[in-house]
Amino acid sequence: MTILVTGGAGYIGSHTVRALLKAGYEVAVFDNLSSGHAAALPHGVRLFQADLLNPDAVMQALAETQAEAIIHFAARIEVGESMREPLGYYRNNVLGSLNLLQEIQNTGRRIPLVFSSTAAVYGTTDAVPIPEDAPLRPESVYGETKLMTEQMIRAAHAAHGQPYTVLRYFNVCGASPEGDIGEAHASQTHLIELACMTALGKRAKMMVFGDDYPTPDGTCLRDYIHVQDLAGAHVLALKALLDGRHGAATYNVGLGRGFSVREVLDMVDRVVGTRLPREIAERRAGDPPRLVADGTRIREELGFTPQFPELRQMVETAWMWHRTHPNGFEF
Ligand SMILES: NC(=O)c1ccc[n+]([C@@H]2O[C@H](COP(=O)([O-])OP(=O)(O)OC[C@H]3O[C@@H](n4cnc5c(N)ncnc54)[C@H](O)[C@@H]3O)[C@@H](O)[C@H]2O)c1
Ligand SMILES: O=c1ccn([C@@H]2O[C@H](COP(=O)(O)OP(=O)(O)O[C@H]3O[C@H](CO)[C@@H](O)[C@H](O)[C@H]3O)[C@@H](O)[C@H]2O)c(=O)[nH]1
Repeated sequence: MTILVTGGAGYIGSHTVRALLKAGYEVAVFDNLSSGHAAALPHGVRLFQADLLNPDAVMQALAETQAEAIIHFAARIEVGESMREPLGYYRNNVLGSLNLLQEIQNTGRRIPLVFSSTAAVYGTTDAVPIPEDAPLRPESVYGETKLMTEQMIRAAHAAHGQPYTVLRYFNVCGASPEGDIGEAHASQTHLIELACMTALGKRAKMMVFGDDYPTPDGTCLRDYIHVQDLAGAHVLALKALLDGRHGAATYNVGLGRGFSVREVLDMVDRVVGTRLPREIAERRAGDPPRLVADGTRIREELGFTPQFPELRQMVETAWMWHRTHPNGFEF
């Protein structure tokens, strides 16, 4: 049984490809390598190096693999960039997803779809923790493209019975415990990745974006989830879809507790064994004070149980990856 993974050469996609292989699925990847890395894929995994904006290429990949299900990660993912280049984000993320949905429909087969959404669809919310039915008010173009894609998927479900699971991830971090794949984004914006770069001497210091938030230590709280656990959540969602259970489901994927920026940086200090220089800076535009998932639904319906729930495990695996691959996949 072949699972087609769009964006499978990216950070979360490549960890999920491994989890799928381990669970006994065959995997093919569809990725234009705009931010992914062929080197992140295990040997033997077929790579369609192509763009979702090319419907013929999507059609061909579906025909050649006869995919039984699709996991759709491919997207541009940077909030700040999405505000500067909105049309590029709508084109890539919304049009790319539309092409995928259209080509699925054109096969005449019901191909279940797991879609990567994000906590960014909620925007600033007073809900703590955030349940899936909280109001959806994205504050960035990136978040809007994810919400629009969710809406297209739900409409395809309503009209043609398209089976789907939407997973809304919170803050993804960490790396493969084997130490050979991890986050390698060209423009780094994520807190733990940046802290590791600082520990490697590639950056002078860490900036803490705001210490006057209404949180216990004044810095923002986020719900961090290990990428390996997130990959496992995709396998659970896929199994449920293929078994015909939960064919129209939306889940938060987070652990339900928040760590502050200070707590994360303190943990990085402990793991790398040195105190990283840090400076309090202005708040970063668009950062909500607190984003914590209500993860009850995925726990109860899919039996999701994290294997790497400790912040220390997340930081240790990230540090092992960055320390051994200071230039990511470019050796
Ligand atoms: N990293 C996070 O913290 C986070 C949080 C919430 C949601 N997400 C979502 O998870 C998914 C994966 O994120 P990631 O961190 O692995 O990002 P990534 O950039 O590492 O992976 C995205 C992959 O998609 C590919 N891609 C992009 N546009 C494409 C197109 N038009 N055609 C074919 N391939 C294309 C890229 O080459 C890359 O391999 C994204 O949809 C993202 O929005 C990520
Ligand atoms: O150098 C830095 C980098 C980040 N932060 C702070 O650290 C927290 C986490 O930031 P970051 O790692 O950039 O993640 P988020 O901005 O929370 O966004 C991530 O998590 C969201 C879900 O919660 C997803 O929607 C996004 O796609 C994903 O990038 C935020 O409060 C930032 O202000 C700093 O203080 N200094």
